Order: sequence, then C-alpha cells, then structure tokens
Amino acid sequence: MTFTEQLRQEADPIFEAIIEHPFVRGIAAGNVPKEAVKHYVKADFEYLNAFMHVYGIAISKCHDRKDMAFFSEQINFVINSETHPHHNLCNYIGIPYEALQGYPLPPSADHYIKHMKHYAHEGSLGEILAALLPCPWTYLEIGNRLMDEVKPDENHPLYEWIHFYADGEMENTTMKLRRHLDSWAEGASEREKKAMTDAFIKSCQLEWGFWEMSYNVETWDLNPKHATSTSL
Ligand SMILES: Cc1ncc(CN)c(N)n1
Repeated sequence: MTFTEQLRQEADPIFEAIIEHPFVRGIAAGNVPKEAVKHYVKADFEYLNAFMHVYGIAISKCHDRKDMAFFSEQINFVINSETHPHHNLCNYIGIPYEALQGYPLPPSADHYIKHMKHYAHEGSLGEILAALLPCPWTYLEIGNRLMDEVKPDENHPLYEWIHFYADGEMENTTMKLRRHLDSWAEGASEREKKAMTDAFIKSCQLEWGFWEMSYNVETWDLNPKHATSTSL
C-alpha cells in the first residue's frame, strides 16, 4: 500500500462524514439553505487566498523546476478556474460574487488556514503536501459521489459545482499531489511520516469543520472588533 493509500484508509470515517454532511447532502438535493451558502462563499474566497499563499511558500521550498511549475499551475487554477463553482453558488443565492469578498474568517476556517500556514512556515515540503492534499481530494470524492448518486442534468441548480469537482482537472491535481507525497514519504523518517499523517488527518477534520461552520453559520461568539480582523 502506498503512503497516500494508507492516509486515505485512516481518514475513511472522516471522508464518509463529509459526504454525509447536511451541507453536502443539500448540494446533492439542490436545496442547501441560502444563508449557509453565503457564509461558505465568504469564507471560501479567503480560504482559497490563504491556500495560494501556502502554494507560494511551498515554491520557496522546492529545488526542482518541475515542482515549482506544478505549484505555480495550481495557483493559476485557483485564480482562473475555481471561481466557477463560486459563481454557481452565487447565482443560486442571487448575490454578486464581489459582494461576498473581503470578510474576516469565522473560527473554524481561521483554524484551518492557520493549520496550513503552520506547516508552510515550520514544516518540510512533505508536511506541507500532506496538509494541502485533503483540499482537492475530499472535493474530488464529493464531486464523484454526487455525480454517481444524483446524475445531475443542467436543470440542477448546482450542476456546475458538482461537475467542476468531478472533473478530470481535480483528479489530476489530486494524483499529482499524491505522487509527490508518496515519493517524499519514501525518503522520510518515521518521525516525519508521523508528522505528515498528523497534518493530513487534521486537514481532513478541518475540511469537515468547514462544512459544519458554513451550515451552522458559525461566528465568533464574543464580537469586539479586534476579534474579527482577517489576520491573513
Ligand atoms: C475549504 C475548501 N476545501 C477545499 C476546496 C476545494 N479546492 C475548497 N474550495 N474549499
């Protein structure tokens, strides 16, 4: 079994919990509460900005141009393509995309980006890859599962969202990250493999937490101004 196959096996209950999450079930049924979608898009716009920052830091740790090219293509993909599913969600709730940008992150999303940035600043390239991988991998599995289950046609309000994540490009990104991490793991010590596993499992849990945060429209409980600054 490869290292990433072992990670996937260990994280299986979390992947299943994500697929069964009420927000994801709402995407399948085309009836997610609109407030939850609005909360999700606001947080996800900032989350993807942080994700690109982490890719940028990963580039600074690469020695090989092929690796640099991979991370820079991923930044390009987020900027130029991953806006499509956001536009689909914005059309669904009838709010312009621009109106949902620049908001401070709710606690669970704030935790997730700080977790990734921790590995970006303190970790090896392998630990960064492990922290990043659940982002495309969980969405790829959501997309594939919903395609199989729902077989949405163009009348489904979230057809484009589902198609986007079930598409070959997501598979491509996930496979490239997996191959990279598998080859890193071959030369890693037991201590580093444990750290990579920890980074991966926590990112999976934080993916679940992101859906939960959106569905429950999570906010900071005590709300003085300083507690809500974006801190990116
Ligand atoms: C929180 C989160 N995780 C993953 C993805 C898919 N790139 C996303 N858009 N947002």
